[in-house]
Amino acid sequence: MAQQEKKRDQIRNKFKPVKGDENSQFGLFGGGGDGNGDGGPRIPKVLIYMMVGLVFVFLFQRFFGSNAGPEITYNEYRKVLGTNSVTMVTVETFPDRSALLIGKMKSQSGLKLVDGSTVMTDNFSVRVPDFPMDQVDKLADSGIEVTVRDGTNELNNFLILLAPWIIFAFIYFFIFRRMNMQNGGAQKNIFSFGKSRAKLMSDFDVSVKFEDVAGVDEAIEELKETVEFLMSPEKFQKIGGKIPKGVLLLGPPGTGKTLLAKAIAGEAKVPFFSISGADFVEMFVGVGAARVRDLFETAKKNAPCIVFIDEIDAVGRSRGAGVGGGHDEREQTLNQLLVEMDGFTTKDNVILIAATNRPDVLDTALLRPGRFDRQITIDKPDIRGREAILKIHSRKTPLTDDVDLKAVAQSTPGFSGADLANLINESALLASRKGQTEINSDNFDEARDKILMGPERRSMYISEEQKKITAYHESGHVLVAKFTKGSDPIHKVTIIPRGRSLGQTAYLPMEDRYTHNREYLIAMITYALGGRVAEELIFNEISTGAANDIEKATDIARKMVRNWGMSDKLGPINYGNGHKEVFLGKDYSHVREYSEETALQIDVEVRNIIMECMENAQRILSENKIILQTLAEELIEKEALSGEEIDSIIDSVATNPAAT
Ligand SMILES: Nc1ncnc2c1ncn2[C@@H]1O[C@H](COP(=O)(O)OP(=O)(O)OP(=O)(O)O)[C@@H](O)[C@H]1O
Ligand SMILES: [Zn+2]
Repeated sequence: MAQQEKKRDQIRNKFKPVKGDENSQFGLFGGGGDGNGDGGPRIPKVLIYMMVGLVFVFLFQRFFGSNAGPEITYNEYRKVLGTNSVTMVTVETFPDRSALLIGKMKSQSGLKLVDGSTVMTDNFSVRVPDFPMDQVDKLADSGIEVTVRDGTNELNNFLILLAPWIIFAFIYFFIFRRMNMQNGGAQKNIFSFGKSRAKLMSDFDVSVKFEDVAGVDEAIEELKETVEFLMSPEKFQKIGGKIPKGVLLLGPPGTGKTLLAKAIAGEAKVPFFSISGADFVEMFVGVGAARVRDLFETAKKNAPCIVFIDEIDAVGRSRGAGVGGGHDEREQTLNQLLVEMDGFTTKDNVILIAATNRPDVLDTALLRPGRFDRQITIDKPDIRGREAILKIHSRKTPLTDDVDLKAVAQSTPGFSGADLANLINESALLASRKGQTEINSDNFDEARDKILMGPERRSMYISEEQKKITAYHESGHVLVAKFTKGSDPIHKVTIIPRGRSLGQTAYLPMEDRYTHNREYLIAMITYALGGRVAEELIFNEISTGAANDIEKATDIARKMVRNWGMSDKLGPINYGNGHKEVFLGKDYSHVREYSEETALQIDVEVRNIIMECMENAQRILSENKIILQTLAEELIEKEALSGEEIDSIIDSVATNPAAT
């Protein structure tokens, strides 16, 4: 057990993305220096200066500016009034009955102060603590133009003018602080967010070798050249060999793209920088582009090395594809990436590896020669690949003798490398929970069911009635599949709620299928409808539990008619789906290019297929109603039946129908 704990820790550690401390922060390797360096954008700093400046201008104007003039005493004010040189007075009143009087005089009259001196000015201001409002009339009577306004309003206006700036400053500080914390927290300077967040993997991480990646032999073969180049670049430069600067790994999630990139670094014994495309795309303009610049600069300084950009589709989506044109930031980042890629040569000894599972959305510019011109597709592993991956991941895990990894590989079609690693992990967890010291084949079965069908939810309350309906529904699927030619074998059927469904029938393809023939597809539609047909037959009622089944059946039928040319009436024509589809820069879109009449025909053909399958399911179930009942009752009692148990129930009823 202790050993398994250790193994799991090993798994965890091995694939921990970063050996996260501030030493692994990219910036330490000389990226952009401090915050004033060329790594960070300057715009925000300018904004701050602008803000501070504006505040000062306002304050200055308000209190010392030409409007208000020098502040004088009340006595001096009365004297000035007596000289008849005042032409205008603005009275700003405040709630405490005080007022600020701002006076304007005939141009450049001297203003006599109490101390005897004279100031040459054309305006002045006076504060009056308790201002009698009848003064206003008196001033007006003496021929002075008087304006009265609410002083607090003036102050408010001023604050309102300032408010957006204050809010902006708040957001700015708040968000950037937080961004930097996520950044690793090591940076004290808040202006340094232009740094790329790429992490330098330690030696421990790049101990991954090609032998740790299984089932992708062709890809490894292609990448060996890259490794050689990184190890002895002089050799390639001398003969002028063409080495790609960029390699794009294409494939579904969890197929080992990251692992493969690490293995190249591990084989060539060079540093491995990794960054996710999503890290480039920030909400602030200029940050992404600065990060790209920083990343390339650091990579060049650490050459030879590997730069790995995961999820490149986050930045590399085709330009102009965004809705409403709000993607300037991403486009800027992408442009910067293209510029940098063009700028570095094979002499820089940096290999750029990018991964994506959405090649269809990538901008064609990324795939042009001199950029990611080598593309390697990594598929989900076939049965031999799965066995090899299982072997790798169980290297340090003790297994009992009854475990046959070949059989496990056979029973996991469609699993990715990550799924298989997870399977070993889950099995080890189950084994240790049960106090075993080795993983046995039951652990594998249980773990696989959990991964395939979601964890059991035994605590969920299910009424007897619901349980009965579910049992018949699932038995309907099972029986129809059993009696339809071309169906997949059944692995297991359960009425234990898992995930969001109440019951499940798990089918198990014998081999990996890459194409499907008509018979197989018709069988799939037929047994998908089996659940609903059984409910109808036994309870004379239909529940919404079959919604998923119907959706699946319709989807297959529609594709058969519209895309796969499997309808005699409509012929082998791809009628398209009306979706836009770009794959590897090529446009495969099939615009819906058919008449209303054809649309009608398609609908009729789809319905014909579905109805024919449904009639078949109805025939099978009504002819075998006794088997259906026996199976459902067994299922209610046991809650789960394996493929073999199903077979023996069917056999016993078929050979001795009277007994039931
Ligand atoms: N071919 C393989 N051989 C051995 N292990 C594998 C393989 N593929 C995947 N794994 C296991 O799955 C884990 C996840 O794989 P990885 O992160 O490399 O997948 P990915 O293709 O980069 O996925 P994503 O597209 O989600 O980033 C690996 O760390 C490894 O444990
Ligand atoms: Zn169903």
